[in-house]
Amino acid sequence: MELNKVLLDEFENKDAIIVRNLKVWTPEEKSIWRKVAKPKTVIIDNVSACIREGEFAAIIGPSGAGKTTFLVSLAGKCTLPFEGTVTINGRNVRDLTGAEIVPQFDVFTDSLTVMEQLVFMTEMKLGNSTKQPNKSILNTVIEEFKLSAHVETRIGSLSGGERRLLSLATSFLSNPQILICDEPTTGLDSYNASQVIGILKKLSASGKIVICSVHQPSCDIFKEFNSILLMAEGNLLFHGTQDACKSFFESIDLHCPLNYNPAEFYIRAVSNHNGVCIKKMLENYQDQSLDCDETGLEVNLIYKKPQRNWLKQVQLLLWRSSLSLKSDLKSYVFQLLLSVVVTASVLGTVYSGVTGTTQRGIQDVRGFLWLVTSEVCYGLAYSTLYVFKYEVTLFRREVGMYKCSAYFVSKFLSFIPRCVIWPIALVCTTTVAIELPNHVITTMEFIVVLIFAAIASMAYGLGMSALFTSTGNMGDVMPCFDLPLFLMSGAFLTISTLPIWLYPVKFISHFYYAMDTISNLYWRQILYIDCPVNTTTTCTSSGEAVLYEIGYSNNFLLQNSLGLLLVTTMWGLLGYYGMKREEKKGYAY
Ligand SMILES: Nc1ncnc2c1ncn2[C@@H]1O[C@H](COP(=O)(O)OP(=O)(O)OP(=O)(O)O)[C@@H](O)[C@H]1O
Repeated sequence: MELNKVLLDEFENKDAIIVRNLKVWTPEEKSIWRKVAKPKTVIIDNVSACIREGEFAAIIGPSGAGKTTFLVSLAGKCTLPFEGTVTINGRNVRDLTGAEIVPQFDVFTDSLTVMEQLVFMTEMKLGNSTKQPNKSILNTVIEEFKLSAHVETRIGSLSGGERRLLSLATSFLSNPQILICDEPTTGLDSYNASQVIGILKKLSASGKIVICSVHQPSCDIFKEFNSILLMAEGNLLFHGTQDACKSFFESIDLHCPLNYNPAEFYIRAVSNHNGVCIKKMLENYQDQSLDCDETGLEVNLIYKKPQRNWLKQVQLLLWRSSLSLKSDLKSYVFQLLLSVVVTASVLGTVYSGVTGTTQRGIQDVRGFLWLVTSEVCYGLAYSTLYVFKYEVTLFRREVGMYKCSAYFVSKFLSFIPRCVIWPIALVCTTTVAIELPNHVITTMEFIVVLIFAAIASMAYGLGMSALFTSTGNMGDVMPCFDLPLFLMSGAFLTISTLPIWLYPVKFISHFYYAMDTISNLYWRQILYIDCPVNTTTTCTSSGEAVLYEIGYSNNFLLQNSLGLLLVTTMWGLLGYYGMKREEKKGYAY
């Protein structure tokens, strides 16, 4: 089945992407460390062009010519300051879904299979993937992009060429009228490169505008393009057919030698700051955007498609997270078993037979409770710490596809199973060794408390991960935050002696709330503690006295439930703010 017959072709008329006086620059950088601000640098300098339907355009030019910046501007995804306009049939490209970009570097969730990736994208971009015509589009894209043999292959195991095809297929699902590819053949062998170019050429022949930047294209690849845009130093020096380009160079006395790669010849001619050549070309450049009449064109455009509803977004993102978790399940189970066995063996050996009914046992039980609590809190916080660092590029590539809040909530929910499994496994195995009053009930109470503490710790880890994603130093920052927070647990400090100015730290410490609850649950059941006769030191005679000495609260259930809720919400909101900040930075290319 032909791709263009199945896809909803809403662009039957001759379309054009028109660039008028486009200027892009880097912002002036001011800093308190620098006396003189770093000046702005112009990357694209007043470029105008008109690229029409059916053009299979190659953007060539030396490194740093501004090709990538030009491409992302064409797709309406440039995050740098700019002037000028990029329009499709008179409408700003930023308001449309008409142009899709395939960046130079592919970013996927590598543990997904090709099919899972395409189903996820179909669901997000088009809607229910099991319903017609979405199912047809999905199947046709798989067929046209030659992915049928790899549908069950994990993305991480695909070859470079197959990854490129998957990238193109993913972008093509929404049926863009304009497909913009940044160096689609870089890093591919000649077979894969010509396969990718062949598919792109076919799309262009079916009425799409296909624009690719190409880095050192071979003669065979270069001759496939029917239109060339030559760039250097942020300027567009030429736009036209292969023959016109040859004639143009000959008109300024530059003749491409026989059997020489023309692309290489053109790039060399304008490289190395060849000011004379660039100047001559700029003088002769004809601004075709002036002839590109958009008023006669029928406006038949796709405005930004509405996103799937929020709950559906959460569900789909959760599904994607669960798929990658499923593929790592074996290593996760192994890790869990190892941690449980090691922790339970160590704690079981050290605390075997410990009871809080003796003076010596008081310190031991306090130590045991602290270790179990900290294992859960640290385990969860650090397991979520790098989540966003690994996913931030993917997240920024998908900006606009779903809400930031849906993404954050789905990440939060995807960790809930760990917050349940880890406390159950740890508490059930470690408490076997020590003597607990009402053993089964107390164990279950500990589990419930530690599940909530684990959720708060996970929120803390996610918050840190999101807040320090861009600096990448969350691993250095977190221990600095950990120190005051775990000091509030009461394991190392008598909380009742805490100066008042440290109270705010106590009230945002999940360690405190967890230890306060778990200690209350244990010590309130210890009604009598042995006091040795003839002792000269003061003797703690009951569990209540232990709680009093440390400074734990009386109204512990209400206070600590609300406290853990507060801490979870606070870190959750901070994490959401961190990801929102990343979202505002815009598309990552
Ligand atoms: N976000 C940015 N901040 C600062 N400078 C930038 C930014 N993006 C691009 N530049 C600079 O703009 C110039 C053009 O970059 P661009 O990536 O568009 O060139 P290119 O022609 O695609 O290069 P290449 O062929 O090497 O990929 C480069 O000098 C680059 O350092």
